[in-house]
Amino acid sequence: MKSDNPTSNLTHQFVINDYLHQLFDAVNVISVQGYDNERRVIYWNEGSERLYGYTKEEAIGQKIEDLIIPEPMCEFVIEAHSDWVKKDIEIPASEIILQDKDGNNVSVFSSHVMFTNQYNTKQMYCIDIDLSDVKKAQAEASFNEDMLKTIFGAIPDLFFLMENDGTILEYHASNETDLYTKPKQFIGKKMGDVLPEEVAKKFETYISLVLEKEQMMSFKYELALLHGLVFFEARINKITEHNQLMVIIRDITEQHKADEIIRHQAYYDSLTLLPNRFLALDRLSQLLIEAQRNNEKAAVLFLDLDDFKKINDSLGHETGDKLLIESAQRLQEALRKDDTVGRLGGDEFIVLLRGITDHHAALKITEKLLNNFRAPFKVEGREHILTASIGVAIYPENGTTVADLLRNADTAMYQAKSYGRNTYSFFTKKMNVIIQRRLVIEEQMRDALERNEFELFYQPQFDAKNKHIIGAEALLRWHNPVLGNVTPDEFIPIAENTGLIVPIGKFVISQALHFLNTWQSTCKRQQKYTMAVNLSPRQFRDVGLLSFIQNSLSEANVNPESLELEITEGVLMSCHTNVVDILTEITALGIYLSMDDFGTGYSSLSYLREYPFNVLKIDRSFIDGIVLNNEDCNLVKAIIAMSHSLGLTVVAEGVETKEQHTLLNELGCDFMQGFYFSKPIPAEQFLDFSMNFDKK
Ligand SMILES: Nc1nc2c(ncn2[C@@H]2O[C@H](COP(=O)(O)O[C@H]3[C@@H](O)[C@H](n4cnc5c(=O)[nH]c(N)nc54)O[C@@H]3COP(=O)(O)O)[C@@H](O)[C@H]2O)c(=O)[nH]1
Repeated sequence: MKSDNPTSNLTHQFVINDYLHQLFDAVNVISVQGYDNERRVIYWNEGSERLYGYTKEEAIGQKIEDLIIPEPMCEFVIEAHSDWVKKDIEIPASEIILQDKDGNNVSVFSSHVMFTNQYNTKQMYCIDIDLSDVKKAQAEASFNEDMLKTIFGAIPDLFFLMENDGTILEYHASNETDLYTKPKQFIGKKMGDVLPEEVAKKFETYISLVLEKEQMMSFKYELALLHGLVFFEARINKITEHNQLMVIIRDITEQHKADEIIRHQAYYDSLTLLPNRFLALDRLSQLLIEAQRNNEKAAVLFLDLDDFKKINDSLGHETGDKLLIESAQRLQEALRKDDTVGRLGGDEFIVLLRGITDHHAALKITEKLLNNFRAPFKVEGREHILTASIGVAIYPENGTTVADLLRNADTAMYQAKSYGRNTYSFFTKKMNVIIQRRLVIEEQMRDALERNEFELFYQPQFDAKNKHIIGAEALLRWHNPVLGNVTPDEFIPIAENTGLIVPIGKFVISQALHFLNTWQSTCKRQQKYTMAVNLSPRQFRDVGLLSFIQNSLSEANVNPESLELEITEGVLMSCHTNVVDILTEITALGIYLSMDDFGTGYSSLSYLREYPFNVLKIDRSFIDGIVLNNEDCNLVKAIIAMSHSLGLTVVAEGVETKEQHTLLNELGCDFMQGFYFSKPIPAEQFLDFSMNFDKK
């Protein structure tokens, strides 16, 4: 029965559905609304209040189209409701956008039921589930998907999604052109089905590791593609919750090339392209591991170019570099592919020989290396002779570690140098004794000046004609409590190498000049004696040398022309840029310059013309044989004549016999020095000797 009063009509409708309303009242997350046959609200639960913003009081009695149906849908809703009420055409459940009290869209999944109550009145109940969270999540998911697509598209890497067993599920590739296999062909397959065996195995290994350790792993591999070798880096990570793996593959060819260049620079010598010290020593340590494993011998050769510094200094660094490059090539040519030649630095090379059967095998290769240096080196149209000295240490006899073998090969090389260069020497334990002594000498020499262990001996020099003493040569002696008396032949080279010759040399100059002053003042004949002092090449690098000499002369009150500085060709060949200037300044001061040991070394006549020498000393090795050997006699005769023609005074050193003295006098030699007259003697003794000699 239809009532005109909507409220009373509604009231009894409530009663009818009360049990359902109780149920809907308890559910506040779902909106449940009840409508009578004229679409007026008869029920509005708390869920509806929350979803649409109308209170129950506001909603009851209102028509659905006046509450939550957006304007454009009203007609359709009214018609659909009428069809359902009148024709029993059900309104299907659907996703629909309604609107709340404020006019905002509300996305819901709306289901509907139609009841007919005991008054035969139709009542429609709508059950709306809020979809805004779902929609939001969907929008987020869609955004994330778009974002991922954009990222994948922008990154040149290749992405594979895999099952834990390695089956490829999905891929993303922004550029498929340069790939070994088209990624599509990967789907449903494993790496082993599409990549070369070796690379596939790597993938399998790393997939197992990632699953086992549950952490990201990466590895590198290379593939030969149509356009060349391409280097890749693969990173594999587990997507834990999904039992899947993400593999990211990056083309690292360019980076690999750059790394190669850096590696090459770090491990190879840029001039000769040989392995540098670091790599060569690393190879040596590998070689020793192998030799030990295979119970084999190995040889370490330490090779040093002879007098390379002089060549470098005199011919210039460009020529020096070219000679080093060609030396490296010649060394490589003498070796087997398995052997290594490396540059340790400067003119030092190392050669590593593996699988050496015995010393003889190492010897043959060493001789071959030296032999490869026999032919002259041609640089810019000029020929140069370059030789090398080689020290050999054999594993395991001469050492089992890199350090021992290197040190012993180096020791042997020094021995080869002392044999006269252009030769080799195999390490022996005895050499260590020599090295050991050298170290003790060095150690003792450091404080020898402070301990007052040096003393000057003086050897008189005579006028060849009248046998008058004209001067002396100051010769250094070293008395050390640990080593005893050490000869200058042994300690001077060490002093030169360590630079200790600089302070020691100053001591010599100062002592010799003070002694000269004493000597001259005690001389009854008022003779102006000269004092010859040896200067070694290293002293020329001391910037204070000249001023020191000047000060010493004035302190000792000695005239510059009484001082004679003896230098060897070594000084001139060291080509120290200042040498010419210093020599010129020395002579400008009035000091005499003497060319010592003439006849040994290069004996370059051009030096005599180039530099302002006053005196030439013929080496005693020539004087030795002048009486017995015609050739030596003729040579000495020629040297004297040539020196005189250049205005030089000639001193013969090492005169030991009367015959030598007589002959040298006949040959026109000016002055003489030697055991025939006197050995070098201490200062006091020398003064006595000189005084007694003058009396004669
Ligand atoms: N830079 C410096 N070098 C120096 C100094 N003192 C010495 N030396 C050099 O050491 C080398 C060896 O010197 P020494 O053992 O003193 O030998 C000298 C003479 O004793 C020796 N001599 C002289 N006469 C004879 C002889 O008749 N027979 C013979 N067998 N030996 C003889 O010759 C050496 C002198 O050589 P030289 O200097 O070439 O005139 C030696 O090279 C010294 O130069 C120093 O203070 N600084």
